[in-house]
Amino acid sequence: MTTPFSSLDDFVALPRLSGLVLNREGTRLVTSVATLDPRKTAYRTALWEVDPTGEQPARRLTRSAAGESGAAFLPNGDLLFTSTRPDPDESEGEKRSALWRLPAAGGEASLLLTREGGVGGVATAEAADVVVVTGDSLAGSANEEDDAERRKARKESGVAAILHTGYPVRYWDADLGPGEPRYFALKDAAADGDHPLEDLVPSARGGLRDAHPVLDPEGSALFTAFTVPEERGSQRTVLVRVDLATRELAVLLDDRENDYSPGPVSPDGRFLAVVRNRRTSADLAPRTSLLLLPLDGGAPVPLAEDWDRWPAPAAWLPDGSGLVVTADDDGGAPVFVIDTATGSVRRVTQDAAAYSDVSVSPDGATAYAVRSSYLFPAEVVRIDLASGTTVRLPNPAERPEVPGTLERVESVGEDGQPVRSWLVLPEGASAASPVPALLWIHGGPIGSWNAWTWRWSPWLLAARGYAVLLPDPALSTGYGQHMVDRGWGAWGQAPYTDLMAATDTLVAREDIDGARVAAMGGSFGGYMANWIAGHTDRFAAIVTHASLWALDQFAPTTDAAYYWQREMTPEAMRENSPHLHVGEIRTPMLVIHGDKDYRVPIGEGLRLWYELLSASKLPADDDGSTPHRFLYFPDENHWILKPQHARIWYGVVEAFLASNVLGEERELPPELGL
Ligand SMILES: CSCC[C@H](NC=O)C(=O)N[C@@H](C)C(=O)N[C@@H](CO)C(=O)O
Repeated sequence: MTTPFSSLDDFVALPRLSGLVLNREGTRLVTSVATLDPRKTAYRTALWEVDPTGEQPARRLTRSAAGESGAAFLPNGDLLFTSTRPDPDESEGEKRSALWRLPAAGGEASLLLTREGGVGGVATAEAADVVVVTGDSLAGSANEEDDAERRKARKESGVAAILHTGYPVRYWDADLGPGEPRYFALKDAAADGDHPLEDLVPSARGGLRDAHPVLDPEGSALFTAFTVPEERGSQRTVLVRVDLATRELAVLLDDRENDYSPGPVSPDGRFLAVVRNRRTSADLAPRTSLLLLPLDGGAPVPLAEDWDRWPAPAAWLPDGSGLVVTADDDGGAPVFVIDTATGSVRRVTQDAAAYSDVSVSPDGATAYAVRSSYLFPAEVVRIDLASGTTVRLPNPAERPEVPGTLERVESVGEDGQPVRSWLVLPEGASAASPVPALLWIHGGPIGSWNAWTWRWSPWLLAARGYAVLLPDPALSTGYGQHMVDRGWGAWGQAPYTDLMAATDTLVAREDIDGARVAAMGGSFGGYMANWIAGHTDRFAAIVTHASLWALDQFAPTTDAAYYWQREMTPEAMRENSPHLHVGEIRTPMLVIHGDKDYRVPIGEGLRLWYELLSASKLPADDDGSTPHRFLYFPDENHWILKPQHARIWYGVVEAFLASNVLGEERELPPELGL
């Protein structure tokens, strides 16, 4: 069967949907869809409207070479979005992200706000014409004019240097400073004319990095996480309220045992749902829980404290009786409703899919969400909140047909712990015709293989005849707290033995050829692939992407050193570091790393590569030849984002697997120039 997964060109061209917003009346849904640009070297995002009734086909709302994102409705139904599209009133000008408004009554989108530091995102109030935009300002800027002048001077001087006094200095793939995120109030967004900005937290100093403002329904206050520096390069995240009239900033929750971030405000404005993340240490694994914070000054009250899951709050029921949340659960991430009076939890959606971007209709009967699973990519659905019945709405794109089947597999860890996996089986796998297989290890490590990803698509490998096992070992979510505790600070133990138990179950199957199995992982999954390389010879090949190699080197050089230093003592780092076992490696490895990866810095990949060639059981020969390979991306980061590089990634992985697992030679992508 030919599917889009048979061809890498067809695969990268599949449309990718994300995000969903609902207007106040519950009559309009807007999502964004990324598609290839004409040169096929970038994705371009457009906004699409999806009919909540399911009667009309989805229709495209925006169209520009620059693309659009960050949709938010105003109470009057106008749609705000961000775009770097050109200002129609200016013939020239720099490409920077600006705020646009598409009127509910129809007509062209108009430019609402442009600023030197760009517009990052936009938040709107439910019932008032109040808008808060996020954007970058230089740390020393006193106001917007000053910021524009300083930026110009910096640009003209050609100086890119950044002087730091604190930590962190990098984040994912971005150099931090001298710009810092700010929140600006924008008055009368629904009206024409100028929209002067008011800097709401002028003294933010990097505290708003990676935070998202949440507005109360009346637009009188915003709530946000605020990062506070601590001694020794550490930090904590406190919960703050900013009064939009007075700009007064009040710290609502702050202690050294937890980080806090805001969920939605109750419809009557009396309570804020709060996510509390327990601060970790070598002995204490992370734990996520919910609080209801009375906004009249009362003490926070735990919500659903006994529920052994990590909820992500999405929306309130309109009468305030329930909080709609999603939570990783048993290989999916269903929608649940928590009764706010009793804390009792009711599961709403019943399928094995992962839900996000949930919003609730004004009558409280229906929810809308984005859903995906390993069978289908993200799509917009309507959920009946009483029955859980879920209907796929007419979406911007059809589901792509997948070349095989998906099964759930259970194995048993060394201590009797059940370990769940998804197994993707290619067409034709049978006892008479057993297929080669791949063990895929997820990153995090706190996470679960429960949603579609474009980065790691098992169907591309299924289309080439491989089965792909997607296990959730110790440290995975969806089982409850004990599964995270089981692997905390001891990555080489239960996470490893759980993966081996899952592999045992895999190779015991009659439809799997146990002699032709490889292991692959990215990030923490790459760490695990490296650990596997030094501890077993059972795999025919190993692919390790953006992987942690030497923990004593990784922990202080990653962009969030404080996080990893909390989990691992120096002894734990020694006990669990793959690089100390390089001398045991006798499996061909494909190392993949992007130079702009600040989460797992390139030093990990460079050191792994040199140590494989110099110190593994398969070192480079005296003519320099080696069974190992290093696929290096000079201009990619922790992810491989450019479509042409995703094609190279899969193409090289496939050729390496074919050579080492199947004993067949494949042509490498010609663009490699070899
Ligand atoms: C603030 S640092 C830790 C964040 C996160 N860990 C969560 O458990 C993380 O970034 N881990 C990376 C090393 C990693 O494994 N990333 C995964 C998942 O994001 C990946 O696939 O890239």
